[in-house]
Amino acid sequence: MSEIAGGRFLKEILKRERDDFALRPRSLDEFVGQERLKRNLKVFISASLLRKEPLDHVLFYGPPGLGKTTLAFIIAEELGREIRCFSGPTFSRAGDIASVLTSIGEGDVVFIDEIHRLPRPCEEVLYTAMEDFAIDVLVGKGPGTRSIRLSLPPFTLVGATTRLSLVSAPLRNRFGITEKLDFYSQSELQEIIKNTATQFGMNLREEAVAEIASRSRGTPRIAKRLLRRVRDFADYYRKKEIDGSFVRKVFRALDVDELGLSWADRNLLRVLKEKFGGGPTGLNSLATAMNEDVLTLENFYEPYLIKLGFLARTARGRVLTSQGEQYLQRFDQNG
Ligand SMILES: Nc1ncnc2c1ncn2[C@@H]1O[C@H](COP(=O)(O)OP(=O)(O)OP(=O)(O)O)[C@@H](O)[C@H]1O
Repeated sequence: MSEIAGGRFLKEILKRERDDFALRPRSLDEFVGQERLKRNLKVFISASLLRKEPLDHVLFYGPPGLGKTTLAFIIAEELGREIRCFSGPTFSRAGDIASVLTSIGEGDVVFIDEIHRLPRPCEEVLYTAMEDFAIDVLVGKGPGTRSIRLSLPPFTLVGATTRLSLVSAPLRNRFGITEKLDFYSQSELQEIIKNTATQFGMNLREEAVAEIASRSRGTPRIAKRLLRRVRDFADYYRKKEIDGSFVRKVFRALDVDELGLSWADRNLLRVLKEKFGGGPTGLNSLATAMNEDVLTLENFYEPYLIKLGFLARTARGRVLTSQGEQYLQRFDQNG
């Protein structure tokens, strides 16, 4: 079991996306969008501080890159507590969870990303830990085995998942606060892009900001990634003021169209159309035909194609919608 916390978390993030950590919003006021969720969180956090009680356990769900991890850090910051970060699959034995929970400070935040991938024995330890701030430990062997109850410091568990349906009901029911993160609007993405561009010291015209936002698939992580690529091109071409036409050229080079779709998205729609007659077809067959990993399809490509109305998830499988078909035709006609 490995932990991604504090300094190590920082290094991990810096390795993946340089300077990203420093650019994360640090408070609810700095966090753009998700207004209803933020309003509620402010109330819950203030109430817990007033009562000097730990914040109830929080479960965030929604597609990747919308800010679940960022919010977990913000919660710890607003509570003035430490945060320890893990990912579901990094736990393997019940003892792993027990050793984490017995080493935290009072009121601390424990963040578990991909909580739907937590092995069942680990999940079961969480039940009493979340409900009673205690864990039952078996001592002795054979007929003499008995269970003793260990008290834990009160803590807040923040769980995050891209697949709420895979979180078991007993675990889900133990979260007092469950919040969905939605895709961001064009104007929210513009605000995030402008803030990040300022931090990068980039001079972006309004039209350029809008062009990047419309290709960001409703997702801040993608907005920031696209902005970094625009910065690369701007630095390479010594472009001081970045306008809409420069950004459009960058996206042509990156093969990202006006909706933020790339070759891989179109390939999914095409395979569905040409190999499966538009569907319905199962996700596994689709992934095999595309030579792609099921989780990538499900977590990365599908949610936005579904949001655009190009793909539908039905009980019998994935279906190409008429809007999806029209999009492919339009794309082929316009080159
Ligand atoms: N509302 C926001 N305002 C500004 N930046 C944001 C916002 N939401 C997310 N980001 C940025 O987007 C990136 C991805 O966010 P984060 O890692 O919190 O997403 P996530 O939902 O936890 O993703 P995953 O499910 O893949 O772990 C980070 O760089 C974060 O700073």
